[in-house]
Amino acid sequence: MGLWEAFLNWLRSFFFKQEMELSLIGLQNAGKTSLVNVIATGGFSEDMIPTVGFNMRKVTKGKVTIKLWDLGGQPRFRTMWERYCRAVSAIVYVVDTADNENLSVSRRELHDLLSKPSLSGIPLLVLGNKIDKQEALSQQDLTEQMDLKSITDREVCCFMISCKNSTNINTVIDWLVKHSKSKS
Ligand SMILES: Nc1nc2c(ncn2[C@@H]2O[C@H](COP(=O)(O)OP(=O)(O)OP(=O)(O)O)[C@@H](O)[C@H]2O)c(=O)[nH]1
Ligand SMILES: [Mg+2]
Repeated sequence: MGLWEAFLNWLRSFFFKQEMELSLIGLQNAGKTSLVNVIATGGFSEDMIPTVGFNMRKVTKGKVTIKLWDLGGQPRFRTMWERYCRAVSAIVYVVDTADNENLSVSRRELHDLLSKPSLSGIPLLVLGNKIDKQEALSQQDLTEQMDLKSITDREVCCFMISCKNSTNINTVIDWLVKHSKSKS
């Protein structure tokens, strides 16, 4: 990029908003809708209704408008995950770190999804949620159990969060905003 072009881009950034599209994936009860709420309004509720199909929410953070596809995690909705991931800047995969029983299902679903040729190269952000719970896994255990090291065909990042206590939510937003630029 030439100096003049860089200058124009810099100038443009004051006038135009950046947009990005994201999909939130993960098993039912992982905390996807809770994450949308906490990013959008900062609110958290124990009393959530499972997502039927999907919801779309637009959230603006600074100059970046993020279009979030919040998908249902129950088995009957998982076949549509791929369709909603095709055009996104990043896939956000949410895991309940306190739900040991379903971890292997979560791992299998993640690797199944990433094996789809239509999704090759799309950056992946894995979020270990519910770290406020005593039985929550450590980041190292989550990385191992989800077999994240075996994913080598794309950028992979993993953060540990709590929607309940708003832990690391700003780190997540920073990562997302940073990745909004890579799409254009
Ligand atoms: N303790 C704790 N509970 C959480 C946290 N995040 C979400 N929950 C709870 O987990 C339950 C499920 O949250 P949802 O956000 O509805 O989960 P989901 O992934 O959207 O589920 P589906 O829409 O069915 O796919 C709710 O009771 C939330 O209150 C967290 O960080 N800590
Ligand atoms: Mg939901």
